[in-house]
Amino acid sequence: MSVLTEIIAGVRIDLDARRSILGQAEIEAAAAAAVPALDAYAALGGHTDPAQRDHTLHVISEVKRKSPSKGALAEIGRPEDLAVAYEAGGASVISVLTEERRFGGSLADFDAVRAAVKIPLLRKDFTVEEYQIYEARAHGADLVLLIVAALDDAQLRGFLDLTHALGMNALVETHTAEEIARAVAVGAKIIGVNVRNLKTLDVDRGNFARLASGIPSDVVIIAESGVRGVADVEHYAQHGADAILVGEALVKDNDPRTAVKNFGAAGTAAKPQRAG
Ligand SMILES: O=P(O)(O)OC[C@@H](O)[C@@H](O)c1c[nH]c2ccccc12
Repeated sequence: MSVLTEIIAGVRIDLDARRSILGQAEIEAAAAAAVPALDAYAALGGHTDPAQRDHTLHVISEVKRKSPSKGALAEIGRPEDLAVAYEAGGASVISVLTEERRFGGSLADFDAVRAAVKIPLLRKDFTVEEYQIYEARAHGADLVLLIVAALDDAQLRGFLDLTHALGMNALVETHTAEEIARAVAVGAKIIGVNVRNLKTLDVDRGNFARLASGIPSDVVIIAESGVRGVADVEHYAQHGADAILVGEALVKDNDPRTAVKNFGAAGTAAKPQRAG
């Protein structure tokens, strides 16, 4: 069984437990009652007219306690404090892992961050049922994660449509050219290229440059994983990233505010600027 399959098995068990407490009708009502979602596509520099795109390399900063590949990453006593530092450093979006078993995340972490910052939030989890999308919205999420490798085309399309119907955006995560084609075909507006293969956990940073060139220009392109420092940020920016998604390097830094600021500045300086 691949790592992804194992993770999803646990996610389904935990999801069923939450649903037995708060049923489908209740979660839909809670989603409808939530404060409207922020426009994460715009916050990441997206624009339907590519000529209007900004020249910034946006940073999505992640609250990540542990991972299947690295184990424990950092003691995050107060996720809200980390999030406030990210926001102060200029993060465009904050990602909060809510998967519990392998990443040590929770919806409680998400709620603490939501209460502390004003910028758009990504509820980072393994979405396999509509319930989780309503749940994300009910907790004030602006973005959800849809991992193409975990979904068939009908699910991908249905989940993306529901996400949009609830006023949110989806970060549609890919790892191969075929997955990018599937993401584009269903109308994804924010596509992430994860350089970590979720089936094997291998990281191949060169994969980003190879794949990003095939993504249409009205789509926001996110380079996910593997940022160790400024050189990796510059590499992704030079090869077409509009944003980077960074976890480990930020949670391990003693000064996450400055780290976000430095990554954003270095990436923006390295990003190819349009003529004129
Ligand atoms: O810690 P890193 O290497 O900076 O990676 C962050 C992020 O890309 C990674 O956490 C991630 C990418 N896709 C995911 C899907 C599920 C859980 C986690 C992830």
